[in-house]
Amino acid sequence: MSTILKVDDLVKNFGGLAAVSNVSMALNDDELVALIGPNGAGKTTVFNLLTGVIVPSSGAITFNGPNGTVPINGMKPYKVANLGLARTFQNIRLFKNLSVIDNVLIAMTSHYKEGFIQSVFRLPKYYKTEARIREEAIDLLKIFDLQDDINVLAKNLSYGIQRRLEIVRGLAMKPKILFLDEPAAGMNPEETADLTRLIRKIQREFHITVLLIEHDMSLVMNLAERIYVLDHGSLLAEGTPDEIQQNDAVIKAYLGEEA
Ligand SMILES: Nc1ncnc2c1ncn2[C@@H]1O[C@H](COP(=O)(O)OP(=O)(O)OP(=O)(O)O)[C@@H](O)[C@H]1O
Repeated sequence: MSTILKVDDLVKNFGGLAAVSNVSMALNDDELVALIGPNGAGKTTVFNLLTGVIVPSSGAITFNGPNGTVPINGMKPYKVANLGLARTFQNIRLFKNLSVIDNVLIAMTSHYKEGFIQSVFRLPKYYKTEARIREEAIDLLKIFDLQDDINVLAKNLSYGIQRRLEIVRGLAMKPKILFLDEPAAGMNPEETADLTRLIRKIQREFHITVLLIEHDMSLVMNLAERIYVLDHGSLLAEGTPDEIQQNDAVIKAYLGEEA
């Protein structure tokens, strides 16, 4: 098993607030890992740091990709995405006035760089590529049972379906690592169970590494191979779901939140 993403001593301060303090973690190839912690623990800040949305105060983030080792610190989000790190957001960010298929096609076309001449003059190769991309998009939508909704505007989908479409869009970028920020937020238990099955399926079928933030513990414990626990910006624990459920410090952090 080799490490695809390595995080060393990551720090992010917002003024006087240490949102993330000396966090070190590693993600391996094809691994499904969860990042959990009470509200305000720093989970989304870690995601934002790993995907270039914000710049760390200090520390190192290293991606081991097909072209060698690349430091991600301070890299622009689109460059991080081009390396193969895709993400979804806690608040859904679809193109609401575009159809389901167009939302996926936009994410996909970032990968197919047809020649300028081919696309401007609409040469045969352009049409062939366009047809192939569309077919791939539909195949992806079928996995998520969205094939009957391809012409529906994103804004007209139910909340749970919009969340699914966000994941499809992430996958359409053919990522090496997919970051899912609270994929089950706002879903009912049935939708959550469905989503759990889907995430497991895509991770196996596409051989990608998944890091997910989630408050739904049934999803986390059913799905994750390994869990990192954050509390007040620091790593509190790391281990298998069994180890985490029995960890006294973790239990205390969660009970403390409820008290
Ligand atoms: N841009 C910002 N400016 C100032 N403070 C911020 C900023 N972003 C996050 N914070 C603070 O950093 C801390 C960690 O926030 P973060 O959103 O990462 O937590 P979280 O674990 O994702 O929480 P939740 O589970 O509620 O989404 C919080 O105290 C938050 O208020």
